[in-house]
Amino acid sequence: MDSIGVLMPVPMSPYLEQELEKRFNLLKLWTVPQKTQFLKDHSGSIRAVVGNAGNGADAELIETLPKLEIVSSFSVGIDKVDLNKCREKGIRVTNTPDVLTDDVADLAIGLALAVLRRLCESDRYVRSGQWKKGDYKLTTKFTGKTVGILGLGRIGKAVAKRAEAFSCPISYHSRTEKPELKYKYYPCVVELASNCDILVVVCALTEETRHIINREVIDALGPKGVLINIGRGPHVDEPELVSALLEGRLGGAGLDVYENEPEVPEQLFELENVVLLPHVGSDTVQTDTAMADLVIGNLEAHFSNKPLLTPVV
Ligand SMILES: O=CC(=O)O
Repeated sequence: MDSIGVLMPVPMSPYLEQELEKRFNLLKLWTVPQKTQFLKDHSGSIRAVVGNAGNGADAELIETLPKLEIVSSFSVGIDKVDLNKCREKGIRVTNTPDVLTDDVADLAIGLALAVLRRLCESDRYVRSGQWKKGDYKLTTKFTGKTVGILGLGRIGKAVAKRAEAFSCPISYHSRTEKPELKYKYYPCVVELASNCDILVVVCALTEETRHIINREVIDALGPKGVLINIGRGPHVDEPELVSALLEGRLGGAGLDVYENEPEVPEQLFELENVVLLPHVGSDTVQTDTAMADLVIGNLEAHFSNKPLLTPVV
């Protein structure tokens, strides 16, 4: 398979790069200065693109690559891949579900604990020597808080399971009710937000879910409510979130994702009720390896005419 051109637009996992290089002709787009010319020069050999959560394959890239057969994404979310264009051109698409579920769900709980118990702020309190001048203030209990989950797919269910271990009543909103689950379903996001203490956003980003967290939802969550976003930045109307936090209309936020990554609204930097992570939901050594193996497994299956391991298209 070493003559097959595999295009990687941005750096991701060193292990993935190394394993792809063993098997394919890996073309690292970020290392070349003249990208457009490079793509033209290699358009006859590039048969696969390996994208990720930030850089997938948009219509323009797909049109540039006439021999493209498969986009194997090093991510579970495939909102950066033009799925319609892929369908139209018969290009297969794969992602990395399941292997990252635990890490992302763990992080959602970590963020909720970090916001309510002020873990980052109290860490700073110790490091800056302030403890010597007096004890840190009281924080807010997590156990027993009502957790609302927006999107009860694989990761949403894993968040629910973990939150249940903290005796948290669980409610959710998703496209359809899942009557087999014992959690309370709300057909409308505003209603879910009005009836929970912590709202966890974990649905896929689509045209329907873009800015699903708007001013009305934020106000429904209210000054004691906490928003946790481990989905995608564009799920949230970010300027509305920032003003709600600045004005005290929202109790706190734990964010792993933002509208224009890696840009993060600087007004949030001063707020102690906000915990900011750099989109690291699945970034553990173990999951990085498992995701990379899945990307490679999908490519090998495709180029050996075997069924794809995790097909999306
Ligand atoms: O954001 C990460 C992913 O989609 O895997």
